[in-house]
Order: sequence, then structure tokens, then C-alpha cells
Amino acid sequence: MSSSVPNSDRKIVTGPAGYILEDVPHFTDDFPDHPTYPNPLQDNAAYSVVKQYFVDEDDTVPQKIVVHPDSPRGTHFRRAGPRQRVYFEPDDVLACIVTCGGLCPGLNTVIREIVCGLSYMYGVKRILGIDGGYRGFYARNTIHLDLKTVNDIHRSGGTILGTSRGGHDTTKIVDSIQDRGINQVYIIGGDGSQKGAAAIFKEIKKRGLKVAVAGIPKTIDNDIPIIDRSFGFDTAVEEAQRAINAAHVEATSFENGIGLVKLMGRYSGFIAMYATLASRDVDCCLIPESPFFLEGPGGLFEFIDKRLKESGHMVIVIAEGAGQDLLAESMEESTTLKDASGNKLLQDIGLWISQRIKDHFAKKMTLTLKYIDPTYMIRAIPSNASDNVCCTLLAQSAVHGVMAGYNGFTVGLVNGRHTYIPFYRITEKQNKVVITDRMWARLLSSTNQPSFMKQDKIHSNQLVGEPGTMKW
Ligand SMILES: Nc1ncnc2c1ncn2[C@@H]1O[C@H](COP(=O)(O)OP(=O)(O)OP(=O)(O)O)[C@@H](O)[C@H]1O
Ligand SMILES: O=P(O)(O)OC[C@H]1O[C@](O)(CO)[C@@H](O)[C@@H]1O
Ligand SMILES: [Mg+2]
Repeated sequence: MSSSVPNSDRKIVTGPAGYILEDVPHFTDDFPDHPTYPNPLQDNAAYSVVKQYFVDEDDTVPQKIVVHPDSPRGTHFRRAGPRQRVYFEPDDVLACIVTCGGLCPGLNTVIREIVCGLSYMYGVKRILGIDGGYRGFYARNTIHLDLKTVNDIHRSGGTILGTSRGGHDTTKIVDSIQDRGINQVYIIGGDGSQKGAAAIFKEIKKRGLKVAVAGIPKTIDNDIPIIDRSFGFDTAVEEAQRAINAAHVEATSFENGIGLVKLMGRYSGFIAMYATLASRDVDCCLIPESPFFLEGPGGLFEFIDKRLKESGHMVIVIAEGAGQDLLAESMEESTTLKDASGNKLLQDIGLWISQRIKDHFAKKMTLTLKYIDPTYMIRAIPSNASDNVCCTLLAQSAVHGVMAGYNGFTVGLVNGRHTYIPFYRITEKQNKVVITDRMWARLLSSTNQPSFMKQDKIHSNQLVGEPGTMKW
């Protein structure tokens, strides 16, 4: 027996042995008599032969898969995929796609696969692209999208639709959706964009519109919680290897050579951590979640000195958000600059730390430091094979969910299964590397770098967070 806990914003279903389903809204919540139609996939030559092609209504995916014999069953999310009945007739659909926030490898692949999914699987013909992010809803003309226009776009980096930060005016956006008669909205973007999607969904619900809103998470930083990872991350880690290799070549070619590579990661150091683990040439990885200091016993300078004496060269990878506290302390005036979306604008930690290392060792030894900043090169490229698969499955899952009447969800991979996650779970916090997790210990064991921390700090509440969601 399961029971539903009514809550205006949340659909929580509970069951025996501590089973919890954090469900997503559905058209029938507000429109119980909404007509349904047989899923056209039933007649699709590719799918009609597949056994159990449709997802069972009761299929859910557990958030935690490491359990003990007496563990409660815990939180689950609704499994993504096609349902027997759909809530849209193909000819009635007017879908739109928008890309928001920073670039990420794979954006064009997701756009392409939403268009292909809607067209091939559900026979939808009317699809619009929103030009230049959220503000494009009210400030620009729309872009016509069809199978022909998206055919080759996955080969290019960036987004054919353009993107932007800021400009989220909920009223104007929903006015535009209403005026144009759009009834499916696909929003591809990071944590900020998903907050924007939640605001749009709330306004649509308030106005009583029959419009579905689905989010597709875009994050090379891997800063979105709950999900295993999203598209672009794998490509970013792979591309970072080229910069790390160059840093290694430079470092090994000079006496006391140091190659320093700055990678993206404003608040979360996943790219730096995985690029380090992938490379094997990195001697030290610095991320925002792991504080460090420069001078004195146990500090970075002492470690550099030791490593140079041992091997004559060194490669350091630093995430852009690492050491910002040190940089701020050293500046006479504090800066609180933000971008148009309200994200803090960071100072260049790579340049700053390069200078500090050079200054520190200037009188002690001959040292050559080469600073490589490949950050934008890493996110402006097309997605690799693994991310292309990721993009395709996310796009198809989003389309299936919307056609099946689900609404107000972000599609995401949870423990290897595609799920529909309510917006509030996606937007409530950021995913970060938890340095008391096994993965950070694996990194420290791989580089053999010190933790740059004192034991009492490691066990303080500030650092012991929930386990990160990277599950490799
Ligand atoms: N709390 C919010 N409410 C409504 N809209 C928001 C909110 N936060 C951000 N947005 C809007 O979402 C869009 C993208 O946000 P942002 O620039 O933070 O990028 P993002 O989606 O987090 O992607 P990334 O940080 O990975 O580049 C912007 O247009 C911004 O105005
Ligand atoms: O310079 P922009 O476009 O604001 O983007 C920089 C940010 O975008 C990201 O790539 C994604 O959030 C961050 O890693 C980075 O800090
Ligand atoms: Mg963001």
C-alpha cells in the first residue's frame, strides 16, 4: 500500500519499508479530464518489435544504491521513458527549445536529438528555437527547427540557438509562451537555468496553461545535485588532458620546470579532480572544496620544494574557484563583482598563484613555470562519443516525459538510469566534491600530495557534506 502526501509544490508518495517516491507533476494534477491518445511508438517500425518497450508506470529508481540489510528503502525518482498513453496529438504540439548559461560540449547534439525525437518518434512538425537564451523569448524572433536544419549541428561546438546569462523575466517569458501558443518548453541549461525553468513552470501553473516545461541539465562543472553526471563533463575531462600533457612536456624540458593548468569549476572541482585522475602526470590538484595554504610546514610551497627535489619537475592542476580566499586576502580592495545571472566573477587564481610561486622560489633556485589556461577551449568543442550518447538519451527521455504528460521536471541519470526529478530537488543546492569521500582520498593517493589540511578541519561540519553524486 502506498499513500500520497498532498503538498501544493511537492508530490511525495510513501510505501512500505521506508519507500519514498519524490514524484514530478503531471497534466492530470490540474486537468484530470485531459484527453489521452495511444503512443504513436506502438506503430513505429523500430519499436513495435521491442518487448517491454514502454516503461511500467510503477518503475522508480533509488537515489542510494549502497544499502545495509536493515536500511530503509529511501528516496526514489520516477523512471524516464515512453508510456502507453500520451497527452498530446502530434499536430497540436508547438515545441520550443532554449539554451541558457555558459557553453558546454554537446549543446547542439541535445538540440538535434530533441528535434529528431519529437519528429521521428512522435510525428511533431512544429518546433521553434529561442534565440539567445531566456531573453530571446521576448526580445528576439524565433528560429525554425526541423530535421534538415539540425542535421549536421552535432559536429560543431557551441549552440546554434545562442545563449546568454541574465534576462530571466518570468512574466515576459510566459507572456511570450502564451502569445505564441507554445505548449512544450525544453530548457537546456545549468543550475541557474533550472531555477529559471522552475519559475516559468510556477507561472504557467498559476495561469492555468496546458504547457509542459522540461529541463535538460547542462553542466561541465558537474555542479547539479542528484544526477550522476550530465553531458559535456566527459568531453571536458578528455580535452583537459591535452593541456595537462603540454604542461608535462614543458615541465620535464626545463630545470625545475612547473606546468600549471587552470581548469573550469567555479564552485565544484570535479573537472580538475577527474582530469587529474585520468592523466597520471599531475603532482598536485587544487579544488575549491579543499582549502590550502602556501607558506610554512604542510603548505603548498613546501610540497613544491619537495617534489622538485625528488623529480626535477612538477605539474599542478588548479580549478578556477580554488584558493579564492587566499587571493581575496592578498588584494587591497575586495571585489564583489557578479555576472548578469548573479554568479560571482572570480579573479584569475592561475595567474596569481603562478606569480606567488615564482616570487617564493626566485632567490632559492632556478625555476621555470609555464601557466596554461585552456578553460574556454575545453567547453567550446563538440562533444565526444560518450557525451553524444549521453545527449541523445537525455533528449529522448525529456521528449518521452513531456509527451506522457509529466511536467516541471529535470531529466537526469541516477545510478545509471534515466529519471524525472522535480525541479526543487535540482535547484536546492549545488553538487560539490566531498573531500571526506573516498574519491578525494583516491586522488590524494594517486598524486601523493598532502591534504593541506589539519585533521580537526577535515572533521568539522563545514567539510563533511553529503556524498557527492559522481559514482565512478
Ligand atoms: N534564481 C533564478 N531564477 C530565475 N532565473 C534564473 C535564476 N538563476 C539564474 N537564472 C537564469 O538562468 C539563466 C542561466 O543562469 P546562469 O548564467 O547562472 O547559468 P547556468 O544555467 O547555471 O549555467 P552554467 O553556470 O553551467 O553556465 C540566466 O538567463 C539567468 O538569468
Ligand atoms: O565566462 P562565462 O561565460 O561567464 O563562463 C564561466 C563559467 O561557466 C562555466 O563554464 C559553467 O558554469 C564555469 O565553469 C565558469 O566559471
Ligand atoms: Mg551555474
